[in-house]
Amino acid sequence: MITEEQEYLTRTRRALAWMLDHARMRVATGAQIAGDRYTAEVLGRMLKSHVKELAEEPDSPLYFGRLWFGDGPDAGEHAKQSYHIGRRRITDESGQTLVIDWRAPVSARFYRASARDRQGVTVRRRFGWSPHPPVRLTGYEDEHLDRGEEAGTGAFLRAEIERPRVGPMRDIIATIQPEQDALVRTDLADSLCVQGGPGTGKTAVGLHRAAYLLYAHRNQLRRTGVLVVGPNPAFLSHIAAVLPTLGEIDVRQHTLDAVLTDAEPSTVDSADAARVKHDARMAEVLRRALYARVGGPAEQVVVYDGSTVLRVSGGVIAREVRTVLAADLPYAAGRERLRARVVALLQRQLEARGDSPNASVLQWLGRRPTVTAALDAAWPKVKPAEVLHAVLTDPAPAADGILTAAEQDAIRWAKRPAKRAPKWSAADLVLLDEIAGLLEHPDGFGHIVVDEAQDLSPMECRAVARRSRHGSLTVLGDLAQGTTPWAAADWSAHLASLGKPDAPIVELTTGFRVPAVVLEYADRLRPALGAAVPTVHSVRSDGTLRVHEAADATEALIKAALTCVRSALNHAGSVAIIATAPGLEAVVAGLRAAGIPVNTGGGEARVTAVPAALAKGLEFDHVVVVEPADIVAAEARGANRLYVALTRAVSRLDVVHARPLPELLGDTVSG
Ligand SMILES: Nc1ncnc2c1ncn2[C@@H]1O[C@H](COP(=O)(O)OP(=O)(O)OP(=O)(O)O)[C@@H](O)[C@H]1O
Repeated sequence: MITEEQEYLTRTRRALAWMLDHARMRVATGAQIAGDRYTAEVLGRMLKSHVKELAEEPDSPLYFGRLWFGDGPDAGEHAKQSYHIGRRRITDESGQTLVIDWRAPVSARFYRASARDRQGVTVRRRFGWSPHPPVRLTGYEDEHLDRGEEAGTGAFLRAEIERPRVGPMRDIIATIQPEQDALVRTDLADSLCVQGGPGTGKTAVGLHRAAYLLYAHRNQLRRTGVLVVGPNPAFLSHIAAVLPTLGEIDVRQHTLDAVLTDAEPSTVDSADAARVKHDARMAEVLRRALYARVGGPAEQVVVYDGSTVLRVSGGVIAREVRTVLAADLPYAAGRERLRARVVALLQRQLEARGDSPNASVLQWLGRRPTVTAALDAAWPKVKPAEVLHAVLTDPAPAADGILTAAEQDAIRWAKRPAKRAPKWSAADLVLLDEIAGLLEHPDGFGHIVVDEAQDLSPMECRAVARRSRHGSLTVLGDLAQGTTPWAAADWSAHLASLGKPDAPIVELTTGFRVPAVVLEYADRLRPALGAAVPTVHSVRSDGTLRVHEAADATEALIKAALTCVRSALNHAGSVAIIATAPGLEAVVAGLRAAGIPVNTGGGEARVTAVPAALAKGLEFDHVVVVEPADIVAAEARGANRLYVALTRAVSRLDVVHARPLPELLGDTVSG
């Protein structure tokens, strides 16, 4: 039987080689076929990326599964057919499909068919490949669903999730679970919120959904775009390769800050100021501050046209302003609507005189200095920075009745900065985006995946909502891992801020990363996490947890951490030391003094030093968490931060401490 599969593999490789040659030839001739330079360029780029995709293929298994269909009614159009399923579609010279894409509709049955609900499938085969190039087919495992056999993803899933982690995150197309597949294939029109504890595959689901949507709605999303928002650059580089290996290179992956502006914050807010600035009520404060500029004393418009005088009085302009305000347009569009209405009034006067002004006359009227002066008085042009500058200089006019006096004090600039170059904090940049959004709707995306969404503030949520007004969202997060002062306490309110109040909330409760023994230990912190979320059940019964007490917080602590790292290096896979930023410095110095290379941001060493504040979303084979009490004490939601740190481990967790452990962790370790 394996001979038959070997032959099929040979045939598939030949087909792929042909596809590659064919694509190369099209690159060569593409420029000549296209009629103009622009089209040639676009075509050339498209063809080149296609060639690149194909050329990368030989290094990866060409397919991971195969399905056979019976002839019952459930099989439908697939009766008696058999399909190989892989990362991408492969066709031979005659146009016959040898491998179908994992995202094709029929592939859903590979992930979802079971002995109880066969969906027409008689046999499901999973292929094993050698893990290192040159890629070889090593075997396969069959489930005869028609005979009631069901191994689930069994051995293959286990091998995949227990594999030592090296390098960045990988795709999971061979082992997507049925409940994950249902989320991945949710329709483009539907927004979705996924609540899942550590390692339940939220990020994986979000990225695979993006890839699926691009497959199912290629043309629409090529126009409108797909965006993935992650918490920090380290996380983004961890996930960066997943979509490209699935053939999707056109997805933007950014932190929210980078989506909003190219500018970097140049000052830091006090905790109180940041809390107020991130509060949803700021939206109303800013709206008021902006619209307070509208409806100033109106100047009359006077246009001399030959012997006649056209006139619109200040009173009439004030009335027009009220009409435009009622239309609830973006601010900049409102100004132009007002201009158009004033021009219409002037036009009527010309028509009453017997003229019938054409479009260029109307345009000329609209550009008269007297019209612009009236607009400047009644609906002035304004920049976001001017509005925020005014609010932070004196919040009262816009904030009275919305923010308390203490809250206004918190955001008021202690010293009025120069008007030209004020220093903006991270929260200010979000507020500037809010004002810019009032002036003009920003470009949106067809779909946005927001990871670690529990950490977004209401004002940040609004920035996402503005960009998905006509699109949908995949919101991923875990209320228990919320670490910002404004972290979401429940998803309903959060989804409302994100502009998708009706998005269903789906819970994932199967853990694929963290071994049960580690998860149970981290779960001891639950009473301190302030989140009512379901418990995660790990599919992993392997893994180890060790707690080491050091005699002092200096030399002995570093020595203990060093011992843990040395023993970690005896195993395959990545190693991380997680501590508070100051705590990390001493440990890194200790490791380097002992001759162990350590990455501190980028680098090829096997050991990475990760400040607790940047550990979110990452995973490492072996994790050493140093001084949990310091991590808890460092910030208001320190217990949540520690929960995140403890749940980064794929195989082994060492906890090293000199100070007493947080009480909830206790001092006994089982397993
Ligand atoms: N079906 C699956 N098959 C194989 N591996 C999986 C599967 N689902 C998830 N994983 C793996 O489990 C690990 C955790 O997944 P992921 O990072 O998506 O979880 P998460 O819910 O985002 O975690 P966290 O909240 O801790 O950031 C990853 O290594 C991922 O590849």
